[in-house]
Amino acid sequence: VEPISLGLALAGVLTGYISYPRLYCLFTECCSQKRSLSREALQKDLDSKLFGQHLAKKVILNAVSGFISNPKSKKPLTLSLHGWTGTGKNFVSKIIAEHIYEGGLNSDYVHLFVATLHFPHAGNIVQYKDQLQLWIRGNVSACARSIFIFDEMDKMHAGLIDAIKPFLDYYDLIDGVSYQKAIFIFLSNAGAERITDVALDFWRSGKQREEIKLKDMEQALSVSVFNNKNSGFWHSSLIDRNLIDYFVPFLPLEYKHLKMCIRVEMKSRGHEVDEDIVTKVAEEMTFFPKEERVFSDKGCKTVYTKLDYYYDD
Ligand SMILES: Nc1ncnc2c1ncn2[C@@H]1O[C@H](COP(=O)(O)OP(=O)(O)OP(=O)(O)O)[C@@H](O)[C@H]1O
Repeated sequence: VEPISLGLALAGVLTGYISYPRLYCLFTECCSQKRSLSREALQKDLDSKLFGQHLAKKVILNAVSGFISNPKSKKPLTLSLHGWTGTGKNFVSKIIAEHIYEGGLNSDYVHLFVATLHFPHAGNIVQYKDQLQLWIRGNVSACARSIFIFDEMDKMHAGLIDAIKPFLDYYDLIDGVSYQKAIFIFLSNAGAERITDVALDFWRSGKQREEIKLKDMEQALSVSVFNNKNSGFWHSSLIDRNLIDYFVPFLPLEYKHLKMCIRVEMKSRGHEVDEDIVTKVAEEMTFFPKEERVFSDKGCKTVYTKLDYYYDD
């Protein structure tokens, strides 16, 4: 084949390749890969995998699927997930990421910041602010549907998070970049006491936890997080200016939820569910308050290591 025809053929293939993004995306990860997130699939996943969190399930399902299917979002989606340790905040973030990008948390378009790892020194806050703004601007320029997850918000220096305020606001463009398709998820333990108080009141009055309504939590949560010096949001303009779309409460987990987590883990390790072991592992966990022993101290977090004791592999 003569070089000119070969060149033309190659150019044809390449332009064809580029003008067929779907074909291209078969071979490599693409920004906004799953253009139409399936609400049904997300619901199914949340229903089958996330235990004891009826409020979080509902809010997240509606917020995420509504946002993704809205072509005219006026601001990025901002979710603030709050609750006791080991109750599923990171777990849900992973599920959300997986429903938007096949690679989930490993996707190039999903960015996880951990306060103690990425912003450890209070003295460097000015530098962190600049870096954070540059990082977010760069990534959103490359892919509008970028996801940013901030873990350990309660350990983040108060004030740092205000650096991203302009990106979360109702602007069409900032320096030529639109942030309206991005998703910001903040995770923290701040407000967990407040959530626990409400859950405990319901338990003590003999009501089902599923009867707890979002309105029983949301307002109290945003105020307590705003006023909590250790929340990372302390007097933050994000709350002040109503830039957080949803405060999502994660309820403390009970004995029966721990058992559900243990069964899942057994199955994922390829074992038959052995109810004796499930009970033994669940009973090794510690519960609070001391007298009533209703909620797991560590949620589902350490059940997996406890399970290792019963299996050699
Ligand atoms: N509500 C839940 N339903 C099912 N599994 C759960 C739930 N909560 C926690 N788990 C399991 O426990 C593991 C640890 O939970 P996760 O990391 O999501 O907790 P967290 O709320 O983010 O805790 P922390 O505040 O300490 O970061 C998860 O990977 C998941 O396997």
